[in-house]
Amino acid sequence: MIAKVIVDVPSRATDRPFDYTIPAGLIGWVEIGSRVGVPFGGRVLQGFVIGLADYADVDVSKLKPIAELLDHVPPLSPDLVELAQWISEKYFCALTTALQVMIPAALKGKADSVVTISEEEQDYSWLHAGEGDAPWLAFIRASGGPVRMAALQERFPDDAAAIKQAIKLGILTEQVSIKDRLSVRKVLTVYPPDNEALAQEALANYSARAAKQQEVLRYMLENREPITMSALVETLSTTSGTIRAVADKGLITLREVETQRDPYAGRNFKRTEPLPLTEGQQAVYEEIAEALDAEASRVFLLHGVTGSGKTEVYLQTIERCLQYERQAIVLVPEIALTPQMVERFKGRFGDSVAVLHSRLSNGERYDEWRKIREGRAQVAVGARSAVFAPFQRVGLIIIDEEHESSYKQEESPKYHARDVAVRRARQHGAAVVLGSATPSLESFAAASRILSAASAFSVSDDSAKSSGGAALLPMPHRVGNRPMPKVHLIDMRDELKAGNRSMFSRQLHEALLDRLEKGEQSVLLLNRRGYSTFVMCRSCGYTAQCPHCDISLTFHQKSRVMRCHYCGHAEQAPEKCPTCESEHIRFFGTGTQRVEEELAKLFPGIRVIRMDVDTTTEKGSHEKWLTMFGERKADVLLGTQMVAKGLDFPYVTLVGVIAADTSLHLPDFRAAEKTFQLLTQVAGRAGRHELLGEVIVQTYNPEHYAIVSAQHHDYAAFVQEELKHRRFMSYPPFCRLIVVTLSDEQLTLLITAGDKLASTLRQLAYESGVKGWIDSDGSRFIDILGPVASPIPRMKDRYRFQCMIKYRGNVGAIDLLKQAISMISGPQGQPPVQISVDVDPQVIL
Ligand SMILES: Nc1ncnc2c1ncn2[C@@H]1O[C@H](COP(=O)(O)OP(=O)(O)OP(=O)(O)O)[C@@H](O)[C@H]1O
Ligand SMILES: [Zn+2]
Ligand SMILES: [Zn+2]
Repeated sequence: MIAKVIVDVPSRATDRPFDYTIPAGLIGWVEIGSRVGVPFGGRVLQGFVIGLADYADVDVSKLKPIAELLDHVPPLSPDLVELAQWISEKYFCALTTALQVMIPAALKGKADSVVTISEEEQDYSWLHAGEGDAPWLAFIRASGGPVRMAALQERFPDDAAAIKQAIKLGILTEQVSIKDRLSVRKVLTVYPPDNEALAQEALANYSARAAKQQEVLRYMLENREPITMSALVETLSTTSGTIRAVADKGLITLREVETQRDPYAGRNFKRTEPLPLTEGQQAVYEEIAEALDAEASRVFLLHGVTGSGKTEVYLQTIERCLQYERQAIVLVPEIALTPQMVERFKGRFGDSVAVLHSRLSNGERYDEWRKIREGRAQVAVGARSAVFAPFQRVGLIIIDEEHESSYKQEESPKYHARDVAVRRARQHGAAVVLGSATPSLESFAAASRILSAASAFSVSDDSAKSSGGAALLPMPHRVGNRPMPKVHLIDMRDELKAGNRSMFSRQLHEALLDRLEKGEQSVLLLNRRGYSTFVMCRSCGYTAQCPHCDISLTFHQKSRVMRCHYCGHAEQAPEKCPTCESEHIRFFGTGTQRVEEELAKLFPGIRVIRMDVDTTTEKGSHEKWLTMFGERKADVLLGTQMVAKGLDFPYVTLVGVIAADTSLHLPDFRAAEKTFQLLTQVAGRAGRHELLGEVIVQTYNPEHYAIVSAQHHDYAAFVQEELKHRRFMSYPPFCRLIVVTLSDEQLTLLITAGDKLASTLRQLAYESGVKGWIDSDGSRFIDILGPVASPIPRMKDRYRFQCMIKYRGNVGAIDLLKQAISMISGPQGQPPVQISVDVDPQVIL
């Protein structure tokens, strides 16, 4: 038996399966998806088995055997392995990178080996020039057991040759192991007395001085249940010492017990019953149910206005899916994955919900993952990577707020969860529901067939073949026909003319005052993307820059340290301007701090909760603030993007947007779309229940279509206008993009490589006959732009250039790029400079 193994070295040269024999003892254990340790170039590496074969392409006697099987149950199933292959091709990354992203970090043990002295008694002084043992050998002897190679390497860096020689000569025996960094969590648990009579007797005979111990024993006799040490300590307000003393007498038993870390343990979720659906919800539900009944892999775009009750539709379609004994995956943006959100799913499906998100510790994540794989969970709720939840039979994948750019992973593999979901659904015959009040233009165009099926963008591209594109399911009304909140635009230029220099317009000021008087709540949004704080001198304009990257340093209030969030460089914030010595060096905060100060000044006694990067770094803080606000312990919830998403509080009747335009002028072709989405989302937080809602948007661009259409809750008008711009500028959804970033420390090398890549690409495109608009309807074209300096022209001391490929239709752009890169690479496939590829980029840096 031969196993085809992908080793965990993400380089082009190793990005192919290598053959290994399966030792007799492992045959039958090694499967597709198994994680193994294999000898590779003198080391042992971790790898995944992606195929099994009876014969090898090469001489079997030359093959090495698999060294170790790392898990008895393969962490990946064959369908996930296939999905990884698809990802590596579509997103231009090494297959191992795609495989690794699918397993929890806790499983990523590092290959390591230990050595022992083969014959302890032997005299090995001949190994070196000196007397007795060589220092490294003495070290191994002294340790009296196996010594990690890594430790030897570290301690005796110059003796590598000698140590390796000793292994070759058989003086040292090497054993290879790849250990999981994670051990299952154990909890010290107290067990009730085995011998009751003895315990009763002891209880009666306890001396008065040991009253505390007596209390412990009495408790354990009365409650004949195991209890964790910490719980018992708390219940009896005693100490672990006291409990141990009782155990030492043999009256009760202490045992380490393996536990599942359930981050939501101990929290009671109120069970909810399905609500009778509104007419709008019912119609949508039936469409999706039909696909579930037929096990048809269909894609739906659920376009429901804020407050239209999308969540209830999700819940009831999940229920239907579970009836068929198939599982459901719900993706929500990381930022919206609040306990309130989780509660909605746990409340309906209880313990069969597993939650996966980045705030969990590695161990917690691993436990939730195991819960899914072992079939103890049927519903997975999580951020982006939950799309890889190891379910056997996926029936439904829901992507809430599908327009969110956080569904795209910014590091390799640079996959988009929406596209991966569509692909995975196709493998399983599952339905995909993309939900949003403000669908991305790509998804909307796909679903409403604005573009022909041949047009090239993600959703239609994949589903078109199997199901004829996505289906649009509109829910244009709020539950109970509650009106959409009225949105007022305030032209801040008029405020200035009227002599108001405050950041609050007169209207917003009045409205806030009114809510304070009525005891209603307000949400205030400060629209700032890249919500960083930076340091600037007011006298000379100096700004603190990272010495390694062309980017401003971010100021951290608490530690007064300035940090670069690309390379990690950190330095103390200066007291004086380093260029002009002026003391007028200022820290420009997220702005939320300034708003908070101003609120306190204008409305004495106002209770404000501020939510931004500074106040939500601590684990659980996000939740704490939202709970406080929900309990009406604050009048105003002030924050960045975080306050715009998914919140549902009945007493919020006012939403204020301090500056609507800050995201409008970013150098990003999606700037208008992002602004429209943000305004619509935040406006949707008002008046969702009995009380009517009002929204006040302050802007310097009251005529901009993104702002005007948000004012009128008019998605259609926005889309129409935006599509015009996209078509004119030739941007998605009218084409697809690939951004190729080249980087190097040497500028000249970089320029040469960039020019070479672009010209090679142009030549290849020309030869393949797709340069320019070649079809009469323009359905096929490719255009290569650049090289130009990247928006961040230097990062980590490396200069950066980019080429952009715009293409449409089936032009094999990825293949052309692959070919071009290999043509400019050296004989071993090494590129002249570092090249990174982003397919369907969301953020272009
Ligand atoms: N069928 C129903 N009957 C009564 N109330 C409902 C029904 N469906 C949903 N609701 C309620 O309507 C409110 C809005 O629903 P939900 O939060 O699901 O809206 P949404 O479409 O997800 O909005 P957003 O996009 O703003 O998050 C919630 O308070 C929810 O409990
Ligand atoms: Zn200065
Ligand atoms: Zn930096």
